[in-house]
Amino acid sequence: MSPPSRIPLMDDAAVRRALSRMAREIVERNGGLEGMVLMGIRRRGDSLAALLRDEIARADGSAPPTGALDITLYRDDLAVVGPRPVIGETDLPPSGIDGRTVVLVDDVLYTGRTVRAALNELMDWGRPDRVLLCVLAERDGRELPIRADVVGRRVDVPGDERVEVLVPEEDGRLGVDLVRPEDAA
Ligand SMILES: O=P(O)(O)OC[C@H]1O[C@H](OP(=O)(O)OP(=O)(O)O)[C@H](O)[C@@H]1O
Ligand SMILES: O=c1cc[nH]c(=O)[nH]1
Repeated sequence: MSPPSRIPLMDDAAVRRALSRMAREIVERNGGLEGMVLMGIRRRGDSLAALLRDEIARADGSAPPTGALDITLYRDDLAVVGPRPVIGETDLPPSGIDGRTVVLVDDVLYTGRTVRAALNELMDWGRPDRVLLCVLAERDGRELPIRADVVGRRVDVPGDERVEVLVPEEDGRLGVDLVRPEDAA
């Protein structure tokens, strides 16, 4: 049996180019920075939210408030995750989210279940005026009526393959790989 194969889809430079375009699109959709809050979904969405914040600050002169959501307790498969799920922290920016445009940031959009969980958690924290969904990689396979507003790259992959976004904090580098399951032959 051969090990899973890993095919690079985006390197560091390609991800940074995509993030730069996404940052411009986010600001455009919000009509500027007013009232904008970035919330990244742990793990990896928070790292991407920080990179988007830096990119917006570089291009527009100030950084939007940025926070991180840990959605573990809102997962619909919590019962099967195991008896001791690792629960991280949710950090809201001091501005809170009431009346804001929350830009929800994640690495991959697949079934939409993570985003559903994040939306439920967000609504428990406050009442945003609007939520925009921003993902670096979007693939088919939605199981819920959820769509992304800002997308870095669309990837068409078979159901048994995984799109893996890599970030320096978790993986030591920035990139997007396609991971094929091990070959049973
Ligand atoms: O649209 P979905 O089907 O929910 O898939 C997308 C999610 O899958 C991955 O998270 P994962 O649950 O693997 O956990 P992680 O964030 O800790 O890597 C990824 O980080 C997305 O958040
Ligand atoms: O391809 C996928 C599907 C779900 N989550 C990921 O990170 N990648």
